[in-house]
Amino acid sequence: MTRPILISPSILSADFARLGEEVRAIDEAGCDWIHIDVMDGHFVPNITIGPAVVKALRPHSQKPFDVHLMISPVDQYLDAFAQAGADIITVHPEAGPHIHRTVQHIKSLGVKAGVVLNPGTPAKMLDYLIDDVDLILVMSVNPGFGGQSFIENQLRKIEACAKMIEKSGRDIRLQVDGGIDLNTAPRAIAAGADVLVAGTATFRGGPSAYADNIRQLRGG
Ligand SMILES: O=C(CO)[C@H](O)[C@H](O)COP(=O)(O)O
Ligand SMILES: [Fe+2]
Repeated sequence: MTRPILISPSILSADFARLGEEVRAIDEAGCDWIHIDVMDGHFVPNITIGPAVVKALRPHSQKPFDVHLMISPVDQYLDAFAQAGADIITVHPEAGPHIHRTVQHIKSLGVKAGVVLNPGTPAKMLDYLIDDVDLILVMSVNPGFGGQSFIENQLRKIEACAKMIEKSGRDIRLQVDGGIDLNTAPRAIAAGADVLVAGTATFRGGPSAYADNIRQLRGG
């Protein structure tokens, strides 16, 4: 199935002192979703933002908020992120004891559910989750920081996930996150990714460059 390529800029690379304006700027620049990286200094070695900030950003865009949770334990925060305005909540299987239950919990909140595969986590992890997820995220860097280099062997995992999605016959988005730029984006797309997360490559050059950056990442 050929789908339009969606761009989900990671606001991790935005100017945190002007986050509302930055969200409006990428919205006006033509992004499709807004990727919000939530880090706790425990599951990953960095600390970013919580539900209060997601809620404060919500009036700045009507585009889907794609919330990537890198926190552990994760289950106790799902309701707060849904109430704050998340449209998609994506979780790591390593962030709680029962990933199947976590996915069901997200869906019960009326939010789309995503599962993330770290670079060392095999696609096989999805065998018994694929019937329930709306999104699969392949991490092409180890989670925790923006600006890292794309890990090449994750292309193979994107291909494997694309095959699993096709076989499932379900409407599941395949997202890639980490080190996406004008060199890696076309290769991730060729492997089967249809949602590109890009922090550094979206925000480089400042607001006047965002529209061109997004258009070029999309391949146009
Ligand atoms: O989840 C993430 C890191 O854990 C970020 O979304 C990701 O790293 C995006 O940043 P960049 O495009 O600069 O690599
Ligand atoms: Fe992310």
